[in-house]
Amino acid sequence: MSRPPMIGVIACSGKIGPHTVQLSNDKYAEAVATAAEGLPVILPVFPALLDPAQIIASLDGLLFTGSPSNIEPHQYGGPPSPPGTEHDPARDNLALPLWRAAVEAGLPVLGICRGFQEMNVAFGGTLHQQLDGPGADHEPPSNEPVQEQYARTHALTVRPGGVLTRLGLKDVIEVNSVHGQGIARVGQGLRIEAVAEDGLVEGLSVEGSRAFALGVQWHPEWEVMENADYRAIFRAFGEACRARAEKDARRS
Ligand SMILES: N[C@@H](CCC(=O)NCCCC(=O)O)C(=O)O
Repeated sequence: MSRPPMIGVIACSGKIGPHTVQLSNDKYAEAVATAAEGLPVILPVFPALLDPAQIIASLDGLLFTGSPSNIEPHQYGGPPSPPGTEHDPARDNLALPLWRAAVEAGLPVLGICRGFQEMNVAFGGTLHQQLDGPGADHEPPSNEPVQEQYARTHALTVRPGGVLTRLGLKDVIEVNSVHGQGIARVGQGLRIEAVAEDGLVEGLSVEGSRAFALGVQWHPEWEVMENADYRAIFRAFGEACRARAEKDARRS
């Protein structure tokens, strides 16, 4: 029996009392296990201990998850964040080089929300540090019930001829939206996959990539098995990871 692909699910650093801990929202690992049919492996953000090359050699794919924290603006040449902004420098310092190395190595990658913003910054792009604020189009109030926060709220136009079209997504799709930041300048070598009605870029792929390399601003992991568009993304990601695992098995 062939083994399921091992898919790294990048964590966030957090605190429990005086202790630094790794945090991982279940919905990401569950989407990997169900829609992608992979074995989720929570990847701790230890940039000083884990080398991107070692991670890439050990896994069949990488999921860069969403997170409430924002990328530190010095990573893209932006002015300092307002006081009180939540950051996760350990995550930045692992995720940004890992995005570049994984794409270079042809490891399948999927970025969601913060993970999508990391993709853009890793390739030299910039971010809007604050879009329109809680309660507006892109960011629901955080005191709403979670089902409402992750309900589909706005439309996106899918640019024809890209990864999303090949997955069978229609020209206009409805997505959820749980972010306060957004793409400003698109990184080098990235292709725009989807755009919101207000012009915000919400999907990117890597031009001419050797393997699946997609980032989305919305949350396809949310109730993934009940939404055909969301599921198509995870299924294609899982297939790419499986192909990578099978290639590795043949080599060894
Ligand atoms: N902090 C960034 C990224 C937003 C993001 O990833 N949200 C997800 C929140 C929790 C989750 O569902 O995993 C921004 O505000 O744009």
